[in-house]
Amino acid sequence: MRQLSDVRDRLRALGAGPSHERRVLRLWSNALPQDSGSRAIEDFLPKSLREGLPAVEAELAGLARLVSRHPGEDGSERLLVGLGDGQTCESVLLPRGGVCVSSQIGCAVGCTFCMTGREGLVRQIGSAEIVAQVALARSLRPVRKVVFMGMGEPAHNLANVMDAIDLLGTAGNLGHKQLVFSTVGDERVFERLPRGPVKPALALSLHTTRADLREELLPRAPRIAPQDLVEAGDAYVRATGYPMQVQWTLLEDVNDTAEELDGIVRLLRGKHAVLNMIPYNSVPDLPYRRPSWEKAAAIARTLHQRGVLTKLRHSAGQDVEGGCGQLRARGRTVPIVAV
Ligand SMILES: C[S@@+](CC[C@H](N)C(=O)[O-])C[C@H]1O[C@@H](n2cnc3c(N)ncnc32)[C@H](O)[C@@H]1O
Ligand code: SF4
Repeated sequence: MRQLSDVRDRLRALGAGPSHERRVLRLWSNALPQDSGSRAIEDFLPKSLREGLPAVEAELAGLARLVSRHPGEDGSERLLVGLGDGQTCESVLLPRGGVCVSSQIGCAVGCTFCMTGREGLVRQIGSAEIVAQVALARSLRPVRKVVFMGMGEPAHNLANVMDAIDLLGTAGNLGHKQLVFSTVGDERVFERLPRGPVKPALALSLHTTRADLREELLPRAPRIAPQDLVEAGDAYVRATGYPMQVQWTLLEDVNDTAEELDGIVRLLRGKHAVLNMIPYNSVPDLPYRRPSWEKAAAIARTLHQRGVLTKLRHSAGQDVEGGCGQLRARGRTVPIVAV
């Protein structure tokens, strides 16, 4: 029962009509007990559904189980999550009510600075498994924002991610811009996002303005020129009205050069965009370095002065050795393929 369509089929087989289905999904995705609400459950549900619901609930609870919790000093908390088939993924409870969820086990893009990318793609995470990560987070803390910045590339699991987004944005008590789709950029994303009933905010993982360097850093990302990616993102932003977040993992002497800063100004000045600079979070055995906080802050200030709204951010839970995919890698028995 990894997909929301499986959950809906199960409920329909138990006699649930559309309103019962909506109610069950709403209560589950908000981590509320199925017998909560103003009316007693006996008044509301058909007998077959009432009797079958505990088994469905048990299956829903088994979609994403808490394996371990890793609190960070910054108020974030990394969760290692066990899925029904024994696979694990990571979710992160962020300070101020956000949760970062995973969309794939592993990732085929293979970014050279990312732990998840080293594993290749293991499997897609189902739409129900994505919502289950949010429900699990909500059983631990209130959640007001969901970002798809955990393991995996949402563009490579587009149908499942959009099904989950549609549910969370309708039944899950989340505004559209509180759902953040983070991607390396893909034509399918720019076609699909504007067509959905729920239009999430867009985070574009750009990392460089140089096409040649992008091919090196993101070896299996679609070959779309950085300028064209920004234009495509900007068209979506004009349709939604909320800003594009441009993600920039800051790698010392790689993408923090004067040439890159000029490129950023050329591409982003005047755009409805926020540049999120996130100093590289160290991954074992990789050659990259994180610039000092002072250097990163100076870069952010310079960009700001040159007309690019720039935010310098910590990646959540750095102190728990929890860069994306590292908790899973720690618990894995198979060796990590060396880059
Ligand atoms: C893990 S990815 C998942 C979403 C999507 N695949 C993407 O790349 O946008 C989310 C963000 O984490 C960043 N990231 C990956 N490895 C990192 C590292 N070692 N240090 C800091 N940020 C990292 C990526 O650059 C990306 O912006
Ligand atoms: S940064 Fe995103 S796209 Fe790149 S390997 Fe990691 S998860 Fe995949």
